[in-house]
Amino acid sequence: MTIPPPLPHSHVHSSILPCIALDTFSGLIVAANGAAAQLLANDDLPGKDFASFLVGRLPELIVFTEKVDHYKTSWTRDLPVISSAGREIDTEIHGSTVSHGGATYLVMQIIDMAAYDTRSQNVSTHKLHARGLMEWDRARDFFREMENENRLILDAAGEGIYGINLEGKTTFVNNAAQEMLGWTKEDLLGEDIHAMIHHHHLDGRKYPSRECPIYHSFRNEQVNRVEDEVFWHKNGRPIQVEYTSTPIYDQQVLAGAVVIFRDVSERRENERKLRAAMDQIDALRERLEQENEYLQEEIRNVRSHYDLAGSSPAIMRTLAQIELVARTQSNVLITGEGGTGKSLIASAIHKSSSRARRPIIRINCAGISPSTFESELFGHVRGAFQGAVHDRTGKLEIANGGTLYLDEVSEIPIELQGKILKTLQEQTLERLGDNRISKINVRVIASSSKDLNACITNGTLRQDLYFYLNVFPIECQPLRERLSDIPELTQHFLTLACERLNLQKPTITKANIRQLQDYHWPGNVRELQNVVERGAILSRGEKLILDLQKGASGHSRAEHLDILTEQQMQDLQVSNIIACLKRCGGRVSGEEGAAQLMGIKPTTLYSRIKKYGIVLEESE
Ligand SMILES: Nc1ncnc2c1ncn2[C@@H]1O[C@H](COP(=O)(O)OP(=O)(O)OP(=O)(O)O)[C@@H](O)[C@H]1O
Repeated sequence: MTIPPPLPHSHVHSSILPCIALDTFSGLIVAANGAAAQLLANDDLPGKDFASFLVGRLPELIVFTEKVDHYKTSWTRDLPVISSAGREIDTEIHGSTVSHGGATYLVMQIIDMAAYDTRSQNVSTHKLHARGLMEWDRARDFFREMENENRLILDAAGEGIYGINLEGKTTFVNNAAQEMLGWTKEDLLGEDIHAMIHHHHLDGRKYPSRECPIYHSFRNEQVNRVEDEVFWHKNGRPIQVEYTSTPIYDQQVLAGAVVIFRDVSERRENERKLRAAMDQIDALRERLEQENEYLQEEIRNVRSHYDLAGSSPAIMRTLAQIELVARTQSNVLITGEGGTGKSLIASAIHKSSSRARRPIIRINCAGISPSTFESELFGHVRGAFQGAVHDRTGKLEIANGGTLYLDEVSEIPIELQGKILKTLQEQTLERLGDNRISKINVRVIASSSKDLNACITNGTLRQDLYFYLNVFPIECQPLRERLSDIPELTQHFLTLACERLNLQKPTITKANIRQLQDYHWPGNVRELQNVVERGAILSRGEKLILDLQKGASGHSRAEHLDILTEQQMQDLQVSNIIACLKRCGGRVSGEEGAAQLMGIKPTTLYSRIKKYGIVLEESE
């Protein structure tokens, strides 16, 4: 066998891949680089038959050699090799032909496919890793961005927002929540927020977290909306809130809850004020209705608001007293028999006072049953007692700003007198069943037809109430002690009656006046008013006819007279004739004569004068 000339080293040693050169004619290795020696585990390759390294693939080697010869370069994966250490190696062999010194050589670069695959895998792993890192960076940026965006939204929200995890620890909290609660993010994050802001109810009861709807929302996985609870500010102040608590999930796994809350203290306060205003309007409306009803009733029943008639010294003194006291706020106590004009005086004081624009409210203390007295005076709220189905304004409240007229004051149930005195002194009012106290401004005028000192003595009137009321006493004289008022009062009442009853006004004669002045008037002015009214009806527009047999008191005169003996009767008749003659200047007959005044014939009077031996004085 001819030894081919050696191939210059550069053909195989310049390759970094395993590289060998074969003599195509002999098939012997003529040169190999270190990488080839390492691959084939043989440091002594030159001179070796390459076929000995092939795994029975000689035909494939021949085909490959021819292919390279033909194309000058080619590659194949059909020539696995086996190293001297016995390792089978899949290869990819790249071949080219080199001619040198008349011989042709096949230079083969052998690629270990196993190593190649490992490298490829490394490359793709690296690529994947590099791509993964990018993905990771992108995800991190995304979350950061999202967090930033959400934080902007969270902090821009007017509502307080915080999150809690399943242990109830705060996971985030926005600016509004920090401002409303007074706690900072640093105070709250990681802490049990229920214990910090939601620990008690407004009424002071403890609020265990197990009862809290926020905790329920993630325990029961439900959205809870609460409208009237309190959160507690760091400084201990309660904040009225409404909140919604919503469970949150992290990749479909329950993670905690988000709470969105709003401070509704101002809204609640406004609602409360509105309700109070509405209540006040209701109360005012109710008061106006009752006041109106009351006034209507007063107008129907009482004609006591007419001005005081009369010019007797007693009336003149009373008028002066009215004028004097009306300008003050002093309490007034008016005493006098029934029908002497006490109510009229009370009205006159009120009408002349600065309170005239508000009503005078009369309470007839003798006409109210003791059981309803308190409620009548103070009013009540619904449910204050059995049967109290509506709120009711009391007379004291209706009289607010005006005058309260306590008629027959000694008839106030003794057990209430203390409370009434306190109310009037303090000018504060509490309706029955109500714990609200309202201010009132009431002037009191009281009246009585009884001897009040006797009432104090017998225990039906408290002395302190008497002193409180009796700041300015006015005493009304009985009509029989001021007979000079009778003509004017008669005229006054006749005019009023005829106007009201649409009657022609009859003439009042002197005889009428004498007759009226002769009467003792147990019913005082009220009785006179009734007598005159009856006279107006009876008279049919002519002279006034009076019927004094039965006065307004309903009693005949006989019932009021003491029983007299025959002698006393005669003495009385004598006195009467003498008085009559005196008044008529001794004249017996004629228009101005005593006979006419007595309602008898002059002849009858003459015979009586004679009978009783009365000496006539011609003139006075
Ligand atoms: N001086 C007067 N001028 C005009 N009317 C009078 C006068 N005094 C009394 N009257 C009339 O007589 C009636 C009875 O008066 P009033 O009701 O004021 O008396 P009173 O003392 O309050 O009676 P009582 O104690 O029974 O309530 C009323 O209609 C009233 O208008």
